[in-house]
Amino acid sequence: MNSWRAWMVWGIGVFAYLVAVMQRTSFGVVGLEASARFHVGGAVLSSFTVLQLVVYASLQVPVGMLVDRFGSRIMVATGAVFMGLGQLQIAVADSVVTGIIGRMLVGMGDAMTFVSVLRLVPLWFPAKRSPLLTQLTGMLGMLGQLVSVIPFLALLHASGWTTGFLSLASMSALVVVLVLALLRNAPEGSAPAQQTQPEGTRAVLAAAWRQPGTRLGLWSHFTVQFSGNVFALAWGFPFLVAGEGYSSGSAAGLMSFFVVVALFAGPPVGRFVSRHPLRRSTFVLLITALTALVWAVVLVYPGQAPFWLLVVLVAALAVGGPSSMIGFDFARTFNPSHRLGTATGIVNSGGFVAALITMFLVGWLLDVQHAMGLSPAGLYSLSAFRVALAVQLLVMAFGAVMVLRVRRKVRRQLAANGVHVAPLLVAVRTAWADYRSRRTAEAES
Ligand SMILES: NCCCC[C@H](N)C(=O)NCC(=O)O
Repeated sequence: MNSWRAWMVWGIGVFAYLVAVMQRTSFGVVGLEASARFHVGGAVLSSFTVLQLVVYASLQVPVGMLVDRFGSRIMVATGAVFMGLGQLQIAVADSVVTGIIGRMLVGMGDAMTFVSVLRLVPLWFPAKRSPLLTQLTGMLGMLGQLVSVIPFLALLHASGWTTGFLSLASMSALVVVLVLALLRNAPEGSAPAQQTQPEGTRAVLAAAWRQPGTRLGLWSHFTVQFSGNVFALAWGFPFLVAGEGYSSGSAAGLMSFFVVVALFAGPPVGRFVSRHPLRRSTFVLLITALTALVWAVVLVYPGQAPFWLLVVLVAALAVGGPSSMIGFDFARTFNPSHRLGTATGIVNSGGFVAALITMFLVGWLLDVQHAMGLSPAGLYSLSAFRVALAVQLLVMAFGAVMVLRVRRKVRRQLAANGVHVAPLLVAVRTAWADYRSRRTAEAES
């Protein structure tokens, strides 16, 4: 394997994903300008994002199947074409319908990118590097969010709506050129996985789904990622400002802290996964329990939660992003390469479906309380948010039960292959005894 080529291919893939994240988050940072351009309020504007996410989530499985069939190169390039067209459409759109069509095109192209880029990792690098490179892919891609917050917003303020969105479209055009010129699905000489598919497309989907390791990835992604998405994409800002009574500057500071923690948590999580592959689901459950605990404390805290507690909450939510990448590690280690795209698509739908369901439930619970006169202090009062956001604990509990159920099947399958996973306490005690005897031997020598 030619290593500089592997790094170049991965680098282009990561750049394509970074640009996709930039396109995905670009609309969220221009809320005020969008409101004035389309003459709408917050509720209609949020439908732009919700529809974009619905398109993204619903395309994950078909995209995964297409990646297995046609390879990453064509899928990443096609995704960039869709995103470029979507941003061109937004650049000239001046009605809600044309704007929403633009965002849906962006969601469609975005859906094609991450799964295709992740598939490059095991095809270009040795297996031992995969967990860390998977984390780095997610982490570097997130920088796209900073590009949309800082240079894009500055350009839009300086040169106007159309120029701002045209410049975003041109970034996707650059991705198309780079991908077509330099990105290859697999190293020369290695059999391209998509041509060696022994099963038909539907059989690949059925086989990926039947594999309990894929479903463990799906439920891990479902359980650990959604709360951060709900917070960052929908309800975090209104909760902090209208519910908790903090200024929008403080809320924006907490949102930036979210991105920073998510960026830095990736490598340690990747190292943990490489060293303790048999403890991946336990890690997911621990992070979920921690997030649920912090949410519970915030929601029952009498009066306004102190700022430090919200900092702890945001840190716990942000760690959920890198932790959810463990789901893709399950897909990779339990599936052969010719169905990796399909398995990754199944896993990636988990967190986004959970996020969409929860976003809806939170909004619905706020509305119901208001309609029943249970939140006299207003639709977005702290007491109404407490009840509405508590629904997340139910979604987390449901996901954790599913992780535990599927994990039992995975462990039975591992045991049939001679790999026995000891209960956590036994493993910790054995590791501790090993460590002590090594220290004693070192001291005596
Ligand atoms: N460093 C956090 C990255 C989180 C990535 C996230 N788990 C995910 O599923 N991403 C899919 C995507 O398309 O961004």
